[in-house]
Amino acid sequence: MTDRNATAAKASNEDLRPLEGLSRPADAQERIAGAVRTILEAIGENPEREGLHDTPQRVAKMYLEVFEGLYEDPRDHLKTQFSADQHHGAVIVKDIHFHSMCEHHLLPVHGKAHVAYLPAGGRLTGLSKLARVVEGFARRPQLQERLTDQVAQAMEDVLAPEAVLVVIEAEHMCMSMRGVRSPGSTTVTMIARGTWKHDHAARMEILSLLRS
Ligand SMILES: Nc1nc2c(ncn2[C@@H]2O[C@H](COP(=O)(O)OP(=O)(O)OP(=O)(O)O)[C@@H](O)[C@H]2O)c(=O)[nH]1
Ligand SMILES: [Zn+2]
Repeated sequence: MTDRNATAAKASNEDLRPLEGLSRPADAQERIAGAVRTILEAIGENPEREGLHDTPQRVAKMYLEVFEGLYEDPRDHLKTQFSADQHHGAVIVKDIHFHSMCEHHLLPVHGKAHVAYLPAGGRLTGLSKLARVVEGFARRPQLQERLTDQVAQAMEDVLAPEAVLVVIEAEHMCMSMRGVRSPGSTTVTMIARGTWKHDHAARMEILSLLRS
């Protein structure tokens, strides 16, 4: 294995880390603010000038807000459950708008998630909880593929549905405003678990409902 492959394998093992959150360092805000001050100095700016004076603290608060999903276990939201024995069909919540941060460049990723599941034993969760799960995992340094997997895994772990499908469409600012500078391109990721993984017809039916 080359060094580069070894690094890639290590990174992908880390990607399998548990879904539960981390604990937030007590001095997080001060440390981020200090780092932002260093960046401003490094680009030749004067962090003491009037317009930048409060920027390190503002940016620190902003980072703690956009990464607040690191400090929760989004699966907890799915513990709100109801039973509806008479409902045997799919439940689909589409167009869940989210913002995330790409872990390679720490630039925003924004888009829509669609979450569908086939309840097992009439076990349902609250509709808003699906959006809360997306939000919880999105508010971390992320890869779109991992975000997609984590939402599906959370559904399987807590709700144990017969099937689950997660589709995410997003625009990555790291592709729009820098690097390849390709604004408007959208990345679509999809994961199907349970019976929809192999039942092509059922999966196509759900996907066509997502498009309608
Ligand atoms: N698969 C995947 N790639 C992502 C995601 N977010 C950003 N990337 C990509 O991560 C890659 C990092 O590539 P590198 O060559 O290490 O970094 P870079 O020189 O900044 O790459 P460029 O963006 O091509 O300029 C880029 O191709 C990004 O488009 C994501 O959610 N999933
Ligand atoms: Zn990126």
